[in-house]
Amino acid sequence: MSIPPVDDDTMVTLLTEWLPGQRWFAGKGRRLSAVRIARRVILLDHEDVLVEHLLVDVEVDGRPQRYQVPLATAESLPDDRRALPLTPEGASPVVYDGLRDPRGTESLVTHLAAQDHVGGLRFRLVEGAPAPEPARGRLLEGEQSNSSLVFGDDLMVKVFRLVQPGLNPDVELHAALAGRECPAVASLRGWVELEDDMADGADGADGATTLAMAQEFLAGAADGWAMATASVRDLFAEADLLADEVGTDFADESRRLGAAVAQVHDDLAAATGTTTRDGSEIVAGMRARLDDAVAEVPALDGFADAARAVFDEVAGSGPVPVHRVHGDLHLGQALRAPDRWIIIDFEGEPSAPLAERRVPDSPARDVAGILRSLDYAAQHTLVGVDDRQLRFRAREWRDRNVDAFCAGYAEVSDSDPRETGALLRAYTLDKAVYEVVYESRNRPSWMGVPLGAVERILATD
Ligand SMILES: Nc1ncnc2c1ncn2[C@@H]1O[C@H](COP(=O)(O)OP(=O)(O)O)[C@@H](O)[C@H]1O
Ligand SMILES: O=P(O)(O)O[C@H]1O[C@H](CO)[C@@H](O[C@H]2O[C@H](CO)[C@@H](O)[C@H](O)[C@H]2O)[C@H](O)[C@H]1O
Repeated sequence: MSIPPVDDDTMVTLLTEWLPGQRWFAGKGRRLSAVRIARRVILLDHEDVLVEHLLVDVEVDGRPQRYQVPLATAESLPDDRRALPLTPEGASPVVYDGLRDPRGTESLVTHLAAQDHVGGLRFRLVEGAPAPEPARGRLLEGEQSNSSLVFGDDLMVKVFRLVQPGLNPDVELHAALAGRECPAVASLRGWVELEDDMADGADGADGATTLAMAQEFLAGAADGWAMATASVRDLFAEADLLADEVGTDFADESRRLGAAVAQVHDDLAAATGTTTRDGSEIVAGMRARLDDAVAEVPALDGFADAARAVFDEVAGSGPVPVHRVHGDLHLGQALRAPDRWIIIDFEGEPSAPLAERRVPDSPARDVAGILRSLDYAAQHTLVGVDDRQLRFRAREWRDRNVDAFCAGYAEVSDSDPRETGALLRAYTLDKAVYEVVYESRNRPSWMGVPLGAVERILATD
């Protein structure tokens, strides 16, 4: 071994300082304690760099979390100026983010191509998937809960940061959709898992815990949020034009996106099976979320009774058809590749327990997610702007695109979201309530967007 590993105690001290500053750290602003290295395995022992794979257990406000942290140790930092060192300036050796080291990233695809077993880590390729060529990975920048690396032109490896025991729904559902040859997702190439470490077997395939997912990378794809907001900006810039007269009118894309989401739903239903859940069981979660939200955000107080009445309507409506769905769909989770829309990130809400994320739900949850996102795209630039004409135009853009999305959905599915009345209304309200809390914590100046939606949904009686 050329570079000796830093001892566990020192590493824990370094991690305690470093973890809270990482973009993917899910406990921002909260108290981190009880940092402990749960596993530590050497991925690459090169003459001038040691790449290790660590699973690190922590407590955030007393609640346990486990993070996946590949780290590199070397005499000096690599060229990447964002190497994110854990060690202080001038230290030797230096410890830094292993996903910023070219040899570290290359070791991931080398192990994948060979389907290696390394100290309990199993690298697996989907049957028939091309073995990746050795290559250095490029980290995607931007707001993400995980860390995604792109290799060459068409491979992406997403390293899950917050790790829960069992099979991750992203891999599970991409695999299920691959079995249906669903065109509206990127194809799954492989995954990395930890052999029966901490799963009880109930959740994951043979008790393994998913650590990473390899999938087709669609170079040049634009995300739906960027496209939709560009369209709204253009509309606002053309005072004399209607939404359908602006060059970047988004309605055709909304229609295609609706068709893609319906395709994903049909394939998920066929691949994972359909069942029913009683309306009262479905709204139990919505009611609980509302109670928590009202306790946290006083602005919701005046809406609580009317919101409960919307949920009551679904509670009394009997069985609701359900199947596995995306669970956290918004325009940022839809990518427009040159020839089609694809839906990404089937992980569900990362902070929810895996078992909860894998419960079958109504496809109305995903439809509501996109409808809310179209409203956001139209309204978010008008926060604090007192311009009646722009507000009118924003609503016009939203309604036109909501209609187009639903029409596209109905072209593929045998149900039209516009005909699902009380159920879609409850899911949309539930999402808007969730967003009020999300914005109050993360972007308080945007809170008016979902709050306005809550008011509007409740006013349509
Ligand atoms: N298959 C893909 N092809 C091209 N880009 C992708 C693909 N999947 C994800 N991306 C890009 O990577 C970003 C992060 O992916 P995502 O799955 O949402 O990760 P996270 O779980 O970290 O939020 C997306 O916003 C998108 O820009
Ligand atoms: O991190 P995730 O992608 O799982 O989702 C969280 O962050 C989203 C913001 O990035 C947030 O989405 C809300 O804002 C979007 C615009 O930035 C908008 O398109 C969505 O409709 C709206 O819900 C999401 O709620 C949150 O869970």
